[in-house]
Amino acid sequence: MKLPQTFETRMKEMLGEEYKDYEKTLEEKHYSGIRVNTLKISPEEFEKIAPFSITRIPWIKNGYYYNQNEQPARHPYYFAGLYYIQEPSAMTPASLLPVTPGDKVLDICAAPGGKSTELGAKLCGKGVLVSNDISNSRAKALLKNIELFGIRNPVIASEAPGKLVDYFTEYFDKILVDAPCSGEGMFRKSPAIMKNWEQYGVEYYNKLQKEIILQAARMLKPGGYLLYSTCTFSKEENEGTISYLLEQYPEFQVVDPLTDNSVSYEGFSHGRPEWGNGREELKNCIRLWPHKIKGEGHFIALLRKGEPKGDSLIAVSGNLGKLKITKEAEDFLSEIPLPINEENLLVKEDRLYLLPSELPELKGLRLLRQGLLLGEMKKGRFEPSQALASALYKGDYHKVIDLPGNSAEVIKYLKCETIEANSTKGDGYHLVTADSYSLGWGKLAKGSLKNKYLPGWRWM
Ligand SMILES: C[S@@+](CC[C@H](N)C(=O)[O-])C[C@H]1O[C@@H](n2cnc3c(N)ncnc32)[C@H](O)[C@@H]1O
Repeated sequence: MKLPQTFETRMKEMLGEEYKDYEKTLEEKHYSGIRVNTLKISPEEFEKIAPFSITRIPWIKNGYYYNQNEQPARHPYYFAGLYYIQEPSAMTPASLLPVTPGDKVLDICAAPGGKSTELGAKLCGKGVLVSNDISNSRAKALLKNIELFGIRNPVIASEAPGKLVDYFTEYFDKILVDAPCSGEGMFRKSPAIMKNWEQYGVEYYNKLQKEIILQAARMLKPGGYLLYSTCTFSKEENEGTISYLLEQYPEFQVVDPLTDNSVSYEGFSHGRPEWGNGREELKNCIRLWPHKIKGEGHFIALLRKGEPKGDSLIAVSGNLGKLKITKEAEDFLSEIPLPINEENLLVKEDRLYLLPSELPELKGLRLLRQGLLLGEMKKGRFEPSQALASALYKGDYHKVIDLPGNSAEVIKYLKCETIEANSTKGDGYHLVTADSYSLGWGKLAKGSLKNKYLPGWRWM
């Protein structure tokens, strides 16, 4: 592979003797992975039903390599949100941010959702996940992935981080900054990135990273954790950005993510203090080099913000307005095992949302989604949403039409075709599942199931 000359020279300087090992990897195949959605299935269960052969990624509890001849995006389990297709090293940042159920979490550069989906899974529906991306088109892909994963407590925004600060100052317990970067770690997987590298270079991204990380720092509660990651090697974008944050906000400290998460992996390398401002704590950063692990290049730094100096004030959403919920919606939702009560319901233009609790007022932000879209109330009727179907896990709903995962019928359903079906529960809305994992809705009438699968998500 022909590398840009200045990149090659710098890598030789950084890696010394090891450069030849790195260079060899450029001629090898990259690795492909899937990450299991623990909201819907445990890794152990998935191993039993995996429709193609998989092997464990040693440092990711729910991550697996798959053979590149396989097509994991063309299986009903993918449509049931049982896994996310993700490059193995890219699974590391979300796995090392110590998120626990109930946290308020921000993923500030989130699209298309590779890390947000894992952060949402770690929250188990408790707390709030704000997933943001400045690019509106990319945020649409993010919305789809969050909904397909069945995440019940999301807010999806498309804003400049500076604007978010006005709403969320010292609000979050955990923040992920998966920063835009020059992508040097991905040259093997996507050689086209080299053109972008030559056009923009390290400086362009480093300036952006410094802006974003400072804004993220302002939104973190004292005592909270911020994880910064890139898929590049340059010193400036990695130890350099972290040094800059430490100089601007001395209350931050780089901590060892491996101790905090009780995971370790021999292929991980330490950060290099001399590549930043020399502070010893930069050793706690992690570098993933493709010649040391079966994955692409990455950098990770976990930081803790200094202890609280008193309780921070949180503006809680005020009056949601008088809710006008139709009887049909009420009846439908009474059978759904979600913590639905009037305080966390929002009605907007006939659409009904379930809000995460303790959200501040978000008026004025560009939001793609505020909470879980439950459905639409149309002329007194209630149409449950695709997102609600995805957010119902195995056994959550009793009116089900279950199709075998390997049947022609399930593909017909995913192609939005009408199928024939029967139910002991009478006519009306049924959740269509593949081997018990939810796919979407269908409306049963006289043995025929009117397809309510979201057309934009259909099998092509
Ligand atoms: C490395 S990608 C994120 C990948 C994502 N975390 C995932 O795992 O799927 C960086 C993202 O940052 C977004 N971005 C670029 N500039 C930004 C900014 N100033 N604020 C927020 N996001 C930004 C890009 O649109 C891009 O989606």
